[in-house]
Amino acid sequence: MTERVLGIIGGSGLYAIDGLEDAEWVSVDSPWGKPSDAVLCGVLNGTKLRFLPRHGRGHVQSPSSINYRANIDVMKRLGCTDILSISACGSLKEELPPGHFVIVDQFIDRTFAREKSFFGPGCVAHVSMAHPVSSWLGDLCEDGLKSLAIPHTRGGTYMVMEGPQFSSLAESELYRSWGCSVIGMTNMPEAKLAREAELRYATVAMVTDYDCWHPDHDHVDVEMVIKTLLENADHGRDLVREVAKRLNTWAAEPTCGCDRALQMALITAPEARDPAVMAKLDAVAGRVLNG
Ligand SMILES: CSC[C@H]1O[C@H](OP(=O)(O)O)[C@H](O)[C@@H]1O
Ligand SMILES: Nc1ncnc2[nH]cnc12
Repeated sequence: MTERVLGIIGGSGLYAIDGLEDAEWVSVDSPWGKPSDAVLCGVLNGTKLRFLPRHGRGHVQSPSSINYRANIDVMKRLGCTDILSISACGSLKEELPPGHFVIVDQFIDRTFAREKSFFGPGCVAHVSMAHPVSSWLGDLCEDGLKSLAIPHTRGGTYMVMEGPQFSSLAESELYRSWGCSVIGMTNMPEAKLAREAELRYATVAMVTDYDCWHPDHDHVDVEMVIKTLLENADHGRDLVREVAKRLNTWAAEPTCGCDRALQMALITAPEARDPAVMAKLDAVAGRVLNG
């Protein structure tokens, strides 16, 4: 078996991971621009781990200014095979209270001001997003959360809004009527880009608030989010340790196929591909372009 390397993209309130052996912050260049920060590299529970704070240390990037392409590109360059996103989110369901974790299995992408693909003029590709997360990586998260006795739900739709403002009441009610479970601002296009880069991706969304639809909580503010998030950050870090423990020892092999997502996706004829674009794709699509 090839060694699996765990990438963690930490959201609001999660800006570092402790307890890594040989820990070092590594700055990585990307042809897609500047990533959010350097990446904390080390070993945790026998697994190589790379941790990237999505908003940068000190929380300097807003959901719309994050360079999602550079973030995924550098994680791929650092050898990641699997990406676990740990994110703050609002709840759209009564039964998902603050403190609850949701292993997301679907997204609705309502973002509109972001670069969403590594591909485009000069090299066009269309990957499937029917099943946007790796069920295999989700299994590891579920087992880890069970072992930690953290209240959680397997499955749920994460509504991705552009932000940075929180939703209006009408929007919140609309997303509830669509059956969405949680709402956040960041996991798209991240999940799409991870798929294009042939990385397994899973989201564990940590509920921090009831958004604004709930009769007892008529608005959400950052103070409320951060307070709950800090209370739960230890749980997030505990989960990372449990997933790291399992990544290279889990009995079942992945069957999600995420690591071959580009196999049937490239449509531009080889002779029509732009060499400059191909060069930028060296990390994310090297397997299919050079292989
Ligand atoms: C600080 S509240 C809003 C902010 O928190 C979430 O970020 P992340 O997914 O990186 O944890 C949410 O998506 C918003 O960006
Ligand atoms: N209610 C909410 N809406 C969007 N993003 C969030 N992140 C945390 N809570 C949120």
